[in-house]
Amino acid sequence: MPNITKTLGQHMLVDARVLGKIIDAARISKNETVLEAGTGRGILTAELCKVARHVVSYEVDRKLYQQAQERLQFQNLELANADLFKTTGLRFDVFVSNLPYSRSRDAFEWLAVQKFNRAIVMVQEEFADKLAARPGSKNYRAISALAAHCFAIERLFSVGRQSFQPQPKVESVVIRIVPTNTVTKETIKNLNLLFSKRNKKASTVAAKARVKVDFGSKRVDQLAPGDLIRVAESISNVCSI
Ligand SMILES: C[S@@+](CC[C@H](N)C(=O)[O-])C[C@H]1O[C@@H](n2cnc3c(N)ncnc32)[C@H](O)[C@@H]1O
Repeated sequence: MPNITKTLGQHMLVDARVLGKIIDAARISKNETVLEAGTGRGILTAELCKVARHVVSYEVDRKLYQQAQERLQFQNLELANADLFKTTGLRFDVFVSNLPYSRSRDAFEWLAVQKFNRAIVMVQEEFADKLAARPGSKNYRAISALAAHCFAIERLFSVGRQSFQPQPKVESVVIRIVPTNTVTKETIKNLNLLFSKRNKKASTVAAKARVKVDFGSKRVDQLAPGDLIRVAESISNVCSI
């Protein structure tokens, strides 16, 4: 495949069986608007157009966007050439994406501030493990706490590297996301800042940000998602941590 940009996660889906499973899992109805991140060569976009009322698909790569404009002829399709995760003000019911893996965290932080009904997303297996990580475990990150607070996540099925062209070095998994809470960008920023002190005593880190809480001897990375979000929401001056 010509002109593949690895930093943009351009591993295109070429497996019709996996494509069918994603479309089935999304259960899109004719009155729903679907937002797709990463049009790529349009394999998923075309199928989405057949089942949805309206499809909006973002592609950051100008060449892929132009090719998609020529190839994809659907009345209900709107293509955009922009970085989706820097875009605001979109309205959609369902988010579907074979995510560019280098932007997975951005994608989840972006989804955490959106209003939508559900998402079907392909992510790298290691990233799915981080999303599901529990407090105190090695994999527990700011994104784990954010995901636990904002989404109910269900692992649907695994996808082998042979389902892509070119093949990635990692295995993938398709997950279903149902939003449970939204947060502000400020809270996400504060949460990331708290986690930059993951090995420090949580009460001390919070006190430095003028948030008075008592978590005993627990470290930041031992706090439950709800506690972390509560502290992150209470911080007004991030520079003080
Ligand atoms: C893993 S590929 C998936 C392409 C196609 N949907 C498929 O399933 O084969 C990810 C696509 O996302 C695009 N992309 C990367 N970052 C993006 C961003 N911030 N906004 C929109 N598209 C992006 C890449 O250029 C690439 O085409």
